[in-house]
Amino acid sequence: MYAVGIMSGTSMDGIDTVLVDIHGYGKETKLKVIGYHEYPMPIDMKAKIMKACDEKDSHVDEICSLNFELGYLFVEAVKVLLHKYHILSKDIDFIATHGQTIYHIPFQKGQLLPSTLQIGEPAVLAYELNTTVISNFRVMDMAAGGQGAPLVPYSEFILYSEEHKNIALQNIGGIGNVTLLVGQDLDQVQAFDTGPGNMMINEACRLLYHLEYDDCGHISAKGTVINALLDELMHHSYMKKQPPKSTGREDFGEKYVHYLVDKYKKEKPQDIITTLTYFTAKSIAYHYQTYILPYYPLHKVIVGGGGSHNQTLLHMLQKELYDIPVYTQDDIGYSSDAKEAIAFVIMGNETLHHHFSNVKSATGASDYVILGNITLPPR
Ligand SMILES: Nc1ncnc2c1ncn2[C@@H]1O[C@H](COP(=O)(O)OP(=O)(O)OP(=O)(O)O)[C@@H](O)[C@H]1O
Ligand SMILES: CC(=O)N[C@H]1[C@@H]2OC[C@@H](O2)[C@@H](O)[C@@H]1O[C@H](C)C(=O)O
Repeated sequence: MYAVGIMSGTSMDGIDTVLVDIHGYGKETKLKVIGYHEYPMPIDMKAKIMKACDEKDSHVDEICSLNFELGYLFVEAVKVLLHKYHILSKDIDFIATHGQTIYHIPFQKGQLLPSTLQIGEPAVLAYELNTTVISNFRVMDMAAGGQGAPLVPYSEFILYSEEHKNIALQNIGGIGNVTLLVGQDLDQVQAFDTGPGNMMINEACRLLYHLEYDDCGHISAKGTVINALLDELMHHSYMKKQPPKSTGREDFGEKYVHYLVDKYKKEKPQDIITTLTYFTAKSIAYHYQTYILPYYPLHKVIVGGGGSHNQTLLHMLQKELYDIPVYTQDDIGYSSDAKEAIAFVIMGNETLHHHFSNVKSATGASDYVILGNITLPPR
C-alpha cells in the first residue's frame, strides 16, 4: 500500500512529506520509505499561522480561511512529493496528515477545557487528490482523558523497541520530547516533553542575527555560557513538573525569548545563543537524570528532528550524559527529518485497521483508542 504522511510542526519552517510502502499493522507493520520531501513554508503563510496562534492577535475569520489555505498548501506539498518520486495520486491508498497546531491546552486552564486544534482541511486534500485522508489524530486521545500528545511514541515502539534494551528517543523539533522504550513492553513506554527543542534558539537567532536558525550550531560553538541566564532558565517552572507532561510555544515561545533577550541585552549575542543551546541540552539531560535514570539504565539515546543537525547541541548533550552513547537517527540509518511524517502514516494505517495507536502511559489517556477522523475520497 502506498501512503503519504504530512507533518507541519511547531517550528513552521516546512511541511514534511513522506511517501512509504506499508503493509500489515501493529507489531507486524512492514514499512519502507520511498521518499521524503520538505516543502518550504511560504513566509506569508508562516506569518498567518503565527498570528492565528496568538491569543490577542488571532481572528476567527482568519482561522476559518487559514484552515482551507493550509489544506491547499498541503495538496501542493503532496503533489511535489509525488512528482519527485514519479508516483500518480491515483496510486496513493491514503494520506495521513497531522495538520498545523494552532492551539493546545493539555490541562484545564480556568474556564478552558483540555483541548487541541490542528488545522489544514482534510476534505480539501481528499477532494483534490481523490484519496482517503486520516487527520485530527489528537482529539480522540483527549476525549479519553489524555493530553493528546505526544503521539509519536506509538510509532517509535513499532519501529525501534528491542528486547531487554532501554532506549531513549529524543526528538528535537520546536519542542524537545523523549520516548523511553523499556524492552518491548508497550505499557511501560514513557514519553514527555523535555522543554524547548530549537524554539528558543531559533527565536533568539531571529532577534539577534535575522537568521531562522543557528546552522549546524556555528554561532553557539563560538560563545560562552552566561551563568545568570542559565540559572534563570533552569528554574523555569516546567522543569519541576512531574511527567507525563507537555509544553509548547505558550511556555518557551517568542514572548519568553523576547523578554530574556531584552533582559540580557548587555551580553554578547553569541553568548545568548550559546546559553540557550546549552539550556536546551541541559534541560534534556536534567529530565533523564531526574525522571528516567533513577529507575531505568539507558542503553542508548537516539536523537531525531531538525535539532540533530545542530552539532554544538549534540556535543553538549553527549557531555551532559557522560557514557550513555548518543546517536542521531541518520547514524542508525533512518531519516531524522522524516520521522514524524512517518509516525503519522503508521498511525493512519492503524486507524484504517480499526486499531488503537495512542500510548496510554505517554498521554495519560484512560484507554487505548483508535485515533483520527477518516475522510473518504469524494468520488
Ligand atoms: N542544519 C541545521 N542546523 C541547525 N539546526 C537545524 C538545521 N536544520 C534544522 N534545524 C533546526 O530544526 C528545526 C526544525 O526541526 P523539525 O522540523 O524537527 O521541527 P518541527 O517538526 O517543526 O517541530 P516539532 O517537532 O516541535 O513539531 C529548525 O527550525 C532548526 O531550528
Ligand atoms: C500539540 C502538538 O502539536 N504537539 C507537538 C509539539 O511538537 C513536539 C511536541 O510538541 C509533541 O508533543 C507534539 O508532536 C509530536 C509529533 C507528537 O505528538 O509526538
